[in-house]
Amino acid sequence: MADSAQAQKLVYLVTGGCGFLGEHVVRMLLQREPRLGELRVFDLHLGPWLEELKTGSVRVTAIQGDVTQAHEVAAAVAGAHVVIHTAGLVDVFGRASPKTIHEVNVQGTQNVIEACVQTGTRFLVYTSSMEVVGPNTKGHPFYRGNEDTPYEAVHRHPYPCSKALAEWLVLEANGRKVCGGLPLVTCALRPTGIYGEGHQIMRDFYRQGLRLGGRLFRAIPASVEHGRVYVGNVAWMHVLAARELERRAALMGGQVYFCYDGSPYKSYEDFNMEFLGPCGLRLVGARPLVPYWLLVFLAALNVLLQWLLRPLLLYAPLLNPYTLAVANTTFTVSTDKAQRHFGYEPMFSWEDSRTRTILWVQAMEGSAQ
Ligand SMILES: NC(=O)C1=CN([C@@H]2O[C@H](COP(=O)(O)OP(=O)(O)OC[C@H]3O[C@@H](n4cnc5c(N)ncnc54)[C@H](O)[C@@H]3O)[C@@H](O)[C@H]2O)C=CC1
Ligand SMILES: CC(C)[C@@H](O)CC[C@@H](C)[C@H]1CC[C@H]2[C@@H]3[C@H](O)CC4=CC(=O)CC[C@]4(C)[C@H]3CC[C@]12C
Repeated sequence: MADSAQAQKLVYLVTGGCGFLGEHVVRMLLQREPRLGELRVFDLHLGPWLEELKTGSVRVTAIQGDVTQAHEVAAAVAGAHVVIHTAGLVDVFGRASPKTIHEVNVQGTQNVIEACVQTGTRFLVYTSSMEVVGPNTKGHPFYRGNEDTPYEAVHRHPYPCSKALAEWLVLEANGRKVCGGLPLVTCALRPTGIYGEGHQIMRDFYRQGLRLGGRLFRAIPASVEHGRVYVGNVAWMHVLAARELERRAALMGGQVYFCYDGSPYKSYEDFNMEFLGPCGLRLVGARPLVPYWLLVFLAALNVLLQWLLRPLLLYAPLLNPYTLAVANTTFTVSTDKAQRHFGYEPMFSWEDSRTRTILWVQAMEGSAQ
């Protein structure tokens, strides 16, 4: 790639560029990547907001496509210097079949890798997930662990299984010769629970609270910590990793990095209340209001209802056996590997991340009235 910001303008491709994280990556690249000449945004569903980006000096190319279709991926990748692959089916609520989750997350990633090899694109940053590690099916806590912490990564759910396999494919591809004879350089970033403007699950919690008269009812003990990271910092880490991947190929190639920032360690529900509280919601109960066995029963009932109703409608509530187990298992990270390897420092402080997220919920509140 370029040896100076002015020497050569680069072509970036962001898959899933219209998603929650993808949109922030697209906007961060336009704001913070001086070498950018063309930005290709590849997604199954293109957002109307893309049009507003086409007025700047960088050429923004919207590509409606499906990562499960190898020829569509190859056409989008051809000529790109860097691929940031965020596209994925983020489903732990039973909306999509295990087959579809695998096709998108695994086969789709394989298609991206093969397209890089066939067309000569040398740098690939993959959006992996904390779920590649855990929580595992045994409910073992992962307490402020890092990329080297020993942990039995055992999964049964289609989503974590697909992310783990896709990550493995990306890391295995590091060093493969691409068209032109030079090596492919890959790395994988593992966000914990991402929050911020555009987070659909936060939106779901907020609307659930409005329906319940401004109240949410605690289901998870406050002592169960769950790692969270602000979407703007995750986007920044992607941009920085993509920029440094050439210069630090020997160090970064084939590596995984947890995404982290200064967001506090709290339970999933208490963390959400950092944003929903200032928007008028209240979390009822200093401890779970119902016994765990009743939550397990209700989660199982939701699975039965989802199965019975499927011919009529998609019933996909937040509570199911998987989400209950994950929420009830401590999983937090404490690491500086990204800082040590490519100089990452969070761009947004916790206070700034919190304010931005609150303002987003409040704007949504306006739309909810
Ligand atoms: N949301 C979170 O808390 C976390 C997300 N991640 C990962 O970050 C990435 C982005 O996740 P989110 O932004 O939360 O999800 P999202 O659902 O908002 O965005 C995913 C994007 O991928 C696109 N997409 C889905 N299937 C596609 C296909 N077949 N072809 C082309 N595009 C397709 C969707 O249209 C969407 O725009 C995913 O890979 C996910 O596994 C990792 C850790 C945490
Ligand atoms: C209903 C209650 C039990 C409630 O507390 C359930 C919360 C539950 C919906 C979330 C708790 C933990 C979340 C997951 C976690 O942040 C890790 C993730 C990583 C990803 O790559 C995708 C999203 C997710 C699986 C995330 C999904 C929502 C939770 C299970």
